[in-house]
Amino acid sequence: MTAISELGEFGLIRHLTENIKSKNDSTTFGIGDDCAVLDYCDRRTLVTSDMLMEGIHFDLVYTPLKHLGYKAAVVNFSDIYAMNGTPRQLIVNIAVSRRFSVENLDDIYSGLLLACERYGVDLVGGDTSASVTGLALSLTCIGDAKAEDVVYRHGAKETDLICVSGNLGAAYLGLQLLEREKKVFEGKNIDETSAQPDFSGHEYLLERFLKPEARKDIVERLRDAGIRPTSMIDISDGLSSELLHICKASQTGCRIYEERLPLDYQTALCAEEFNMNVSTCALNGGEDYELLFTVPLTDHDKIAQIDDVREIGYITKAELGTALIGRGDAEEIPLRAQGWDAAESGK
Ligand SMILES: Nc1ncnc2c1ncn2[C@@H]1O[C@H](COP(=O)(O)OP(=O)(O)OP(=O)(O)O)[C@@H](O)[C@H]1O
Ligand SMILES: Cc1ncc(C[n+]2csc(CCOP(=O)(O)O)c2C)c(N)n1
Ligand SMILES: [Mg+2]
Repeated sequence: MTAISELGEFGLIRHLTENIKSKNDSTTFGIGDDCAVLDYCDRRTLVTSDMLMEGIHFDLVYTPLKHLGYKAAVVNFSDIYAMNGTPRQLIVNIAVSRRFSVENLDDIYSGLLLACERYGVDLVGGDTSASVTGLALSLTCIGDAKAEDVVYRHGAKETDLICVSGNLGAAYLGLQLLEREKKVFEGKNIDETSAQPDFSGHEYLLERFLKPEARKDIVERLRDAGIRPTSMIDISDGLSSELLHICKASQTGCRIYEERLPLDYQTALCAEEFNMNVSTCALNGGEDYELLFTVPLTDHDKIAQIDDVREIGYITKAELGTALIGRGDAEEIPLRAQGWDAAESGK
Protein backbone atom coordinates (compact mmCIF):
# COMPACT_ATOMS: atom_id res chain seq x y z
CA MET A 1 0.00 0.00 0.00
CA THR A 2 1.42 3.36 -1.02
CA ALA A 3 0.27 6.44 0.92
CA ILE A 4 -0.89 9.25 -1.37
CA SER A 5 1.42 11.61 0.57
CA GLU A 6 4.44 9.67 -0.73
CA LEU A 7 3.70 10.89 -4.26
CA GLY A 8 2.20 14.31 -3.47
CA GLU A 9 -0.53 15.90 -5.60
CA PHE A 10 1.49 16.37 -8.78
CA GLY A 11 3.22 13.01 -8.46
CA LEU A 12 -0.18 11.37 -8.02
CA ILE A 13 -1.66 13.10 -11.07
CA ARG A 14 1.36 12.10 -13.16
CA HIS A 15 1.11 8.53 -11.87
CA LEU A 16 -2.61 8.27 -12.70
CA THR A 17 -2.46 9.94 -16.11
CA GLU A 18 0.97 9.39 -17.71
CA ASN A 19 -0.18 6.62 -20.07
CA ILE A 20 -3.44 8.22 -21.19
CA LYS A 21 -3.66 8.83 -24.95
CA SER A 22 -6.44 10.54 -26.91
CA LYS A 23 -8.47 8.81 -29.64
CA ASN A 24 -10.93 11.45 -30.89
CA ASP A 25 -10.24 14.10 -33.55
CA SER A 26 -12.15 16.61 -31.42
CA THR A 27 -9.52 16.30 -28.65
CA THR A 28 -6.96 18.91 -29.75
CA PHE A 29 -5.09 18.76 -26.42
CA GLY A 30 -5.84 16.53 -23.41
CA ILE A 31 -4.12 16.29 -20.02
CA GLY A 32 -1.21 18.58 -19.19
CA ASP A 33 -2.13 22.26 -19.32
CA ASP A 34 -4.56 24.65 -17.60
CA CYS A 35 -7.37 23.46 -19.88
CA ALA A 36 -8.06 20.69 -22.35
CA VAL A 37 -8.58 22.08 -25.86
CA LEU A 38 -11.45 20.68 -27.94
CA ASP A 39 -12.57 21.31 -31.49
CA TYR A 40 -16.11 20.39 -32.49
CA CYS A 41 -16.07 22.17 -35.88
CA ASP A 42 -19.66 22.40 -37.08
CA ARG A 43 -21.20 19.92 -34.63
CA ARG A 44 -23.25 20.63 -31.50
CA THR A 45 -21.36 20.14 -28.22
CA LEU A 46 -23.20 18.22 -25.46
CA VAL A 47 -22.08 18.65 -21.85
CA THR A 48 -23.27 16.73 -18.78
CA SER A 49 -22.09 16.32 -15.21
CA ASP A 50 -22.77 13.77 -12.46
CA MET A 51 -21.59 13.64 -8.88
CA LEU A 52 -21.15 10.43 -6.88
CA MET A 53 -20.75 10.74 -3.10
CA GLU A 54 -19.65 7.94 -0.80
CA GLY A 55 -22.52 6.95 1.52
CA ILE A 56 -25.13 8.60 -0.74
CA HIS A 57 -24.52 7.16 -4.20
CA PHE A 58 -22.32 4.20 -3.35
CA ASP A 59 -21.26 2.07 -0.41
CA LEU A 60 -17.68 0.81 -0.50
CA VAL A 61 -18.57 -2.17 1.70
CA TYR A 62 -19.91 -3.92 -1.42
CA THR A 63 -18.68 -1.79 -4.33
CA PRO A 64 -15.27 -2.73 -5.79
CA LEU A 65 -13.35 0.47 -6.71
CA LYS A 66 -12.80 -0.67 -10.30
CA HIS A 67 -16.55 -1.13 -10.73
CA LEU A 68 -17.15 2.27 -9.15
CA GLY A 69 -14.84 3.92 -11.69
CA TYR A 70 -16.52 2.07 -14.56
CA LYS A 71 -20.02 2.95 -13.39
CA ALA A 72 -19.14 6.62 -12.74
CA ALA A 73 -17.99 6.96 -16.35
CA VAL A 74 -20.86 4.97 -17.88
CA VAL A 75 -23.63 6.96 -16.14
CA ASN A 76 -22.21 10.10 -17.74
CA PHE A 77 -21.97 8.48 -21.18
CA SER A 78 -25.59 7.41 -20.75
CA ASP A 79 -26.68 11.08 -20.49
CA ILE A 80 -24.91 11.88 -23.79
CA TYR A 81 -26.57 8.91 -25.57
CA ALA A 82 -29.90 10.12 -24.15
CA MET A 83 -29.45 13.28 -26.28
CA ASN A 84 -28.75 11.03 -29.31
CA GLY A 85 -25.10 12.09 -29.19
CA THR A 86 -21.67 10.44 -28.97
CA PRO A 87 -19.55 10.87 -25.81
CA ARG A 88 -16.00 12.04 -26.66
CA GLN A 89 -14.23 13.49 -23.60
CA LEU A 90 -14.37 12.91 -19.85
CA ILE A 91 -13.20 15.18 -17.00
CA VAL A 92 -12.71 13.48 -13.62
CA ASN A 93 -12.78 15.45 -10.35
CA ILE A 94 -11.94 13.38 -7.34
CA ALA A 95 -11.62 14.05 -3.60
CA VAL A 96 -10.10 11.38 -1.32
CA SER A 97 -9.55 11.06 2.41
CA ARG A 98 -6.35 9.65 3.94
CA ARG A 99 -7.76 6.13 4.22
CA PHE A 100 -7.33 5.73 0.45
CA SER A 101 -4.00 4.59 -1.00
CA VAL A 102 -2.42 5.14 -4.41
CA GLU A 103 -3.41 1.55 -5.28
CA ASN A 104 -7.06 2.37 -4.44
CA LEU A 105 -6.93 5.27 -6.90
CA ASP A 106 -5.28 2.98 -9.47
CA ASP A 107 -8.31 0.69 -9.16
CA ILE A 108 -10.76 3.56 -9.71
CA TYR A 109 -8.73 4.71 -12.73
CA SER A 110 -8.57 1.21 -14.19
CA GLY A 111 -12.40 1.18 -14.18
CA LEU A 112 -12.65 4.71 -15.59
CA LEU A 113 -10.16 3.96 -18.35
CA LEU A 114 -11.76 0.62 -19.23
CA ALA A 115 -15.08 2.41 -19.73
CA CYS A 116 -13.35 5.14 -21.78
CA GLU A 117 -11.71 2.47 -23.92
CA ARG A 118 -14.95 0.56 -24.53
CA TYR A 119 -16.97 3.68 -25.38
CA GLY A 120 -14.22 5.47 -27.35
CA VAL A 121 -13.94 8.40 -24.92
CA ASP A 122 -10.79 10.42 -24.06
CA LEU A 123 -10.02 11.22 -20.42
CA VAL A 124 -8.79 14.81 -20.92
CA GLY A 125 -8.46 16.27 -17.43
CA GLY A 126 -9.82 16.75 -13.94
CA ASP A 127 -8.92 17.87 -10.48
CA THR A 128 -7.59 16.03 -7.44
CA SER A 129 -8.19 17.10 -3.86
CA ALA A 130 -8.05 15.81 -0.31
CA SER A 131 -11.30 15.22 1.57
CA VAL A 132 -11.93 15.01 5.32
CA THR A 133 -14.60 12.34 5.28
CA GLY A 134 -14.70 10.07 2.28
CA LEU A 135 -14.58 9.64 -1.45
CA ALA A 136 -16.32 11.97 -3.87
CA LEU A 137 -16.29 11.75 -7.64
CA SER A 138 -17.62 14.40 -9.97
CA LEU A 139 -17.43 13.64 -13.67
CA THR A 140 -18.17 15.82 -16.65
CA CYS A 141 -18.66 14.29 -20.05
CA ILE A 142 -18.55 16.16 -23.34
CA GLY A 143 -19.96 14.76 -26.53
CA ASP A 144 -21.22 15.77 -29.94
CA ALA A 145 -24.07 15.36 -32.38
CA LYS A 146 -25.15 16.88 -35.67
CA ALA A 147 -27.43 19.84 -34.89
CA GLU A 148 -30.42 18.13 -36.50
CA ASP A 149 -29.83 14.88 -34.57
CA VAL A 150 -30.05 16.26 -31.01
CA VAL A 151 -33.08 14.79 -29.20
CA TYR A 152 -34.53 16.66 -26.22
CA ARG A 153 -36.95 15.72 -23.47
CA HIS A 154 -39.43 18.25 -24.79
CA GLY A 155 -40.27 16.83 -28.24
CA ALA A 156 -42.98 14.24 -27.46
CA LYS A 157 -46.30 14.71 -29.33
CA GLU A 158 -49.81 13.35 -28.79
CA THR A 159 -50.19 9.79 -30.28
CA ASP A 160 -46.39 9.16 -30.20
CA LEU A 161 -45.41 5.67 -29.03
CA ILE A 162 -43.51 5.35 -25.75
CA CYS A 163 -40.60 2.91 -26.01
CA VAL A 164 -38.04 1.56 -23.56
CA SER A 165 -34.83 -0.42 -24.13
CA GLY A 166 -33.74 -3.54 -22.22
CA ASN A 167 -35.49 -4.43 -18.98
CA LEU A 168 -36.19 -2.58 -15.75
CA GLY A 169 -35.86 -3.10 -12.00
CA ALA A 170 -32.82 -5.43 -12.06
CA ALA A 171 -30.27 -2.92 -10.72
CA TYR A 172 -32.61 -1.98 -7.88
CA LEU A 173 -32.95 -5.61 -6.82
CA GLY A 174 -29.16 -6.00 -7.13
CA LEU A 175 -28.83 -3.17 -4.61
CA GLN A 176 -31.41 -4.80 -2.28
CA LEU A 177 -29.44 -8.08 -2.38
CA LEU A 178 -26.18 -6.33 -1.52
CA GLU A 179 -27.81 -4.32 1.28
CA ARG A 180 -29.35 -7.51 2.70
CA GLU A 181 -25.98 -9.30 2.73
CA LYS A 182 -24.33 -6.25 4.29
CA LYS A 183 -26.82 -6.39 7.18
CA VAL A 184 -26.25 -10.14 7.66
CA PHE A 185 -22.48 -9.57 7.63
CA GLU A 186 -22.71 -6.70 10.15
CA GLY A 187 -24.72 -8.86 12.54
CA LYS A 188 -22.04 -11.58 12.68
CA ASN A 189 -18.99 -11.82 14.90
CA ILE A 190 -15.48 -11.92 13.40
CA ASP A 191 -15.06 -15.76 13.16
CA GLU A 192 -18.28 -16.14 11.19
CA THR A 193 -17.46 -13.47 8.61
CA SER A 194 -15.13 -15.67 6.53
CA ALA A 195 -18.23 -17.26 4.93
CA GLN A 196 -18.89 -15.62 1.55
CA PRO A 197 -22.43 -14.54 0.71
CA ASP A 198 -24.18 -16.77 -1.80
CA PHE A 199 -25.50 -14.77 -4.74
CA SER A 200 -26.02 -17.74 -7.07
CA GLY A 201 -28.98 -17.25 -9.36
CA HIS A 202 -28.74 -13.48 -8.83
CA GLU A 203 -25.59 -12.76 -10.88
CA TYR A 204 -27.44 -10.78 -13.54
CA LEU A 205 -28.99 -8.46 -10.92
CA LEU A 206 -25.62 -7.75 -9.30
CA GLU A 207 -24.06 -7.06 -12.67
CA ARG A 208 -26.84 -4.64 -13.59
CA PHE A 209 -26.21 -2.74 -10.36
CA LEU A 210 -22.41 -2.88 -10.10
CA LYS A 211 -21.48 -2.67 -13.77
CA PRO A 212 -24.20 -0.98 -15.80
CA GLU A 213 -23.76 -0.25 -19.50
CA ALA A 214 -24.92 2.80 -21.47
CA ARG A 215 -27.16 1.95 -24.46
CA LYS A 216 -24.83 3.08 -27.26
CA ASP A 217 -26.12 0.07 -29.22
CA ILE A 218 -29.74 1.26 -29.09
CA VAL A 219 -28.90 4.77 -30.30
CA GLU A 220 -26.95 3.23 -33.20
CA ARG A 221 -29.72 0.76 -34.08
CA LEU A 222 -32.33 3.53 -34.13
CA ARG A 223 -30.10 5.63 -36.38
CA ASP A 224 -29.47 2.70 -38.74
CA ALA A 225 -33.21 2.00 -38.96
CA GLY A 226 -33.93 5.64 -39.84
CA ILE A 227 -35.86 6.23 -36.61
CA ARG A 228 -35.41 9.63 -34.98
CA PRO A 229 -36.97 9.71 -31.50
CA THR A 230 -39.16 12.76 -30.84
CA SER A 231 -37.98 12.83 -27.20
CA MET A 232 -35.54 10.80 -25.12
CA ILE A 233 -34.14 10.46 -21.57
CA ASP A 234 -32.04 7.86 -19.78
CA ILE A 235 -33.54 6.02 -16.82
CA SER A 236 -31.45 6.83 -13.75
CA ASP A 237 -34.15 7.56 -11.15
CA GLY A 238 -36.85 5.13 -12.35
CA LEU A 239 -39.24 4.85 -15.31
CA SER A 240 -42.11 6.80 -13.67
CA SER A 241 -39.94 9.73 -12.72
CA GLU A 242 -38.30 9.92 -16.18
CA LEU A 243 -41.59 9.59 -18.07
CA LEU A 244 -43.00 12.43 -15.97
CA HIS A 245 -39.96 14.53 -16.99
CA ILE A 246 -40.74 13.87 -20.68
CA CYS A 247 -44.45 14.65 -20.27
CA LYS A 248 -43.82 17.82 -18.28
CA ALA A 249 -41.17 19.08 -20.72
CA SER A 250 -43.38 18.17 -23.72
CA GLN A 251 -46.65 19.41 -22.13
CA THR A 252 -48.38 16.10 -22.74
CA GLY A 253 -49.94 13.25 -20.80
CA CYS A 254 -49.32 9.51 -21.25
CA ARG A 255 -50.64 5.99 -20.75
CA ILE A 256 -48.36 3.02 -20.19
CA TYR A 257 -49.45 -0.60 -19.74
CA GLU A 258 -48.30 -2.55 -16.70
CA GLU A 259 -48.30 -5.78 -18.71
CA ARG A 260 -45.90 -4.22 -21.23
CA LEU A 261 -43.20 -3.37 -18.66
CA PRO A 262 -40.01 -5.24 -19.70
CA LEU A 263 -38.87 -7.56 -16.89
CA ASP A 264 -36.09 -10.09 -16.67
CA TYR A 265 -36.90 -13.51 -15.19
CA GLN A 266 -34.33 -13.07 -12.37
CA THR A 267 -35.90 -9.71 -11.53
CA ALA A 268 -39.36 -11.25 -11.21
CA LEU A 269 -38.07 -14.14 -9.03
CA CYS A 270 -36.05 -11.86 -6.78
CA ALA A 271 -38.91 -9.37 -6.31
CA GLU A 272 -41.03 -12.29 -5.11
CA GLU A 273 -38.27 -13.35 -2.72
CA PHE A 274 -38.27 -9.83 -1.23
CA ASN A 275 -42.07 -9.73 -1.17
CA MET A 276 -42.01 -6.72 -3.46
CA ASN A 277 -44.31 -5.90 -6.34
CA VAL A 278 -42.16 -6.36 -9.45
CA SER A 279 -43.99 -3.58 -11.34
CA THR A 280 -43.12 -1.18 -8.53
CA CYS A 281 -39.45 -2.20 -8.88
CA ALA A 282 -39.60 -1.59 -12.65
CA LEU A 283 -41.41 1.77 -12.28
CA ASN A 284 -39.44 3.25 -9.39
CA GLY A 285 -36.25 1.22 -8.97
CA GLY A 286 -33.71 3.41 -10.71
CA GLU A 287 -30.15 2.94 -11.97
CA ASP A 288 -31.34 0.93 -14.99
CA TYR A 289 -29.54 3.28 -17.43
CA GLU A 290 -31.91 2.14 -20.16
CA LEU A 291 -33.29 4.63 -22.70
CA LEU A 292 -36.88 5.85 -22.59
CA PHE A 293 -37.98 7.54 -25.81
CA THR A 294 -40.94 8.42 -27.97
CA VAL A 295 -41.38 7.91 -31.72
CA PRO A 296 -44.16 8.89 -34.15
CA LEU A 297 -46.98 6.31 -34.39
CA THR A 298 -45.97 5.73 -38.04
CA ASP A 299 -42.67 4.17 -36.82
CA HIS A 300 -44.51 1.26 -35.13
CA ASP A 301 -43.42 -1.32 -37.74
CA LYS A 302 -39.82 -0.15 -37.70
CA ILE A 303 -39.70 -0.31 -33.88
CA ALA A 304 -41.05 -3.86 -33.96
CA GLN A 305 -37.90 -4.82 -35.93
CA ILE A 306 -35.47 -3.41 -33.32
CA ASP A 307 -34.09 -5.96 -30.86
CA ASP A 308 -34.37 -5.19 -27.17
CA VAL A 309 -36.80 -2.27 -27.54
CA ARG A 310 -40.42 -2.48 -26.42
CA GLU A 311 -43.43 -0.21 -26.89
CA ILE A 312 -45.00 0.31 -23.48
CA GLY A 313 -47.64 2.92 -24.18
CA TYR A 314 -48.49 6.20 -25.89
CA ILE A 315 -48.46 9.95 -25.42
CA THR A 316 -51.78 11.77 -24.85
CA LYS A 317 -53.01 15.34 -24.49
CA ALA A 318 -51.86 16.94 -21.22
CA GLU A 319 -55.48 17.11 -19.94
CA LEU A 320 -55.67 13.31 -19.81
CA GLY A 321 -52.89 13.17 -17.20
CA THR A 322 -50.16 10.58 -16.74
CA ALA A 323 -51.20 7.05 -15.79
CA LEU A 324 -50.36 3.37 -15.71
CA ILE A 325 -53.04 0.97 -16.97
CA GLY A 326 -53.10 -2.07 -14.65
CA ARG A 327 -52.97 -5.69 -15.90
CA GLY A 328 -55.98 -6.78 -17.97
CA ASP A 329 -56.96 -3.12 -18.54
CA ALA A 330 -58.03 -3.22 -14.90
CA GLU A 331 -57.64 0.34 -13.69
CA GLU A 332 -55.74 3.55 -14.28
CA ILE A 333 -53.18 4.35 -11.62
CA PRO A 334 -51.70 7.87 -11.67
CA LEU A 335 -47.92 7.81 -12.21
CA ARG A 336 -45.95 9.20 -9.31
CA ALA A 337 -42.29 10.22 -9.17
CA GLN A 338 -41.42 7.83 -6.38
CA GLY A 339 -37.92 7.22 -7.72
CA TRP A 340 -34.72 7.50 -5.76
CA ASP A 341 -33.84 11.01 -4.66
CA ALA A 342 -30.29 11.88 -3.51
CA ALA A 343 -31.64 14.84 -1.51
CA GLU A 344 -34.05 12.55 0.41
CA SER A 345 -31.39 9.90 0.90
CA GLY A 346 -29.04 12.33 2.68
CA LYS A 347 -31.56 13.23 5.41
N1 LIG B 1 -26.44 22.37 -9.09
C1 LIG B 1 -26.89 22.60 -10.32
N2 LIG B 1 -26.69 23.79 -10.90
C2 LIG B 1 -27.14 24.03 -12.15
N3 LIG B 1 -27.83 23.15 -12.88
C3 LIG B 1 -28.08 21.96 -12.36
C4 LIG B 1 -27.63 21.61 -11.05
N4 LIG B 1 -28.02 20.33 -10.79
C5 LIG B 1 -28.69 19.90 -11.88
N5 LIG B 1 -28.73 20.87 -12.84
C6 LIG B 1 -29.35 20.80 -14.16
O1 LIG B 1 -30.71 20.36 -14.04
C7 LIG B 1 -31.10 19.53 -15.15
C8 LIG B 1 -31.62 18.18 -14.67
O2 LIG B 1 -30.58 17.52 -13.97
P1 LIG B 1 -30.69 16.04 -13.45
O3 LIG B 1 -29.44 15.79 -12.65
O4 LIG B 1 -32.00 15.81 -12.83
O5 LIG B 1 -30.68 15.24 -14.83
P2 LIG B 1 -29.79 14.02 -15.22
O6 LIG B 1 -28.35 14.46 -15.24
O7 LIG B 1 -30.33 13.40 -16.44
O8 LIG B 1 -30.06 13.05 -14.01
P3 LIG B 1 -29.02 12.04 -13.36
O9 LIG B 1 -28.22 12.90 -12.39
O10 LIG B 1 -29.88 11.06 -12.66
O11 LIG B 1 -28.20 11.52 -14.49
C9 LIG B 1 -29.87 19.43 -16.02
O12 LIG B 1 -29.97 20.43 -17.00
C10 LIG B 1 -28.73 19.77 -15.07
O13 LIG B 1 -27.59 20.29 -15.73
C1 LIG C 1 -25.57 3.33 -1.03
C2 LIG C 1 -26.55 3.55 -2.13
N1 LIG C 1 -27.75 4.11 -1.86
C3 LIG C 1 -28.62 4.36 -2.85
C4 LIG C 1 -28.34 4.02 -4.14
C5 LIG C 1 -29.36 4.28 -5.23
N2 LIG C 1 -28.99 5.30 -6.21
C6 LIG C 1 -27.82 5.95 -6.22
S1 LIG C 1 -27.67 7.00 -7.55
C7 LIG C 1 -29.21 6.61 -8.11
C8 LIG C 1 -29.81 7.20 -9.36
C9 LIG C 1 -29.40 8.50 -9.88
O1 LIG C 1 -28.81 9.39 -8.97
P1 LIG C 1 -28.61 10.94 -9.34
O2 LIG C 1 -29.98 11.45 -9.75
O3 LIG C 1 -28.09 11.60 -8.08
O4 LIG C 1 -27.61 10.97 -10.45
C10 LIG C 1 -29.79 5.65 -7.28
C11 LIG C 1 -31.12 5.02 -7.49
C12 LIG C 1 -27.07 3.43 -4.39
N3 LIG C 1 -26.67 3.10 -5.62
N4 LIG C 1 -26.20 3.19 -3.37
MG1 LIG D 1 -30.20 11.75 -17.61
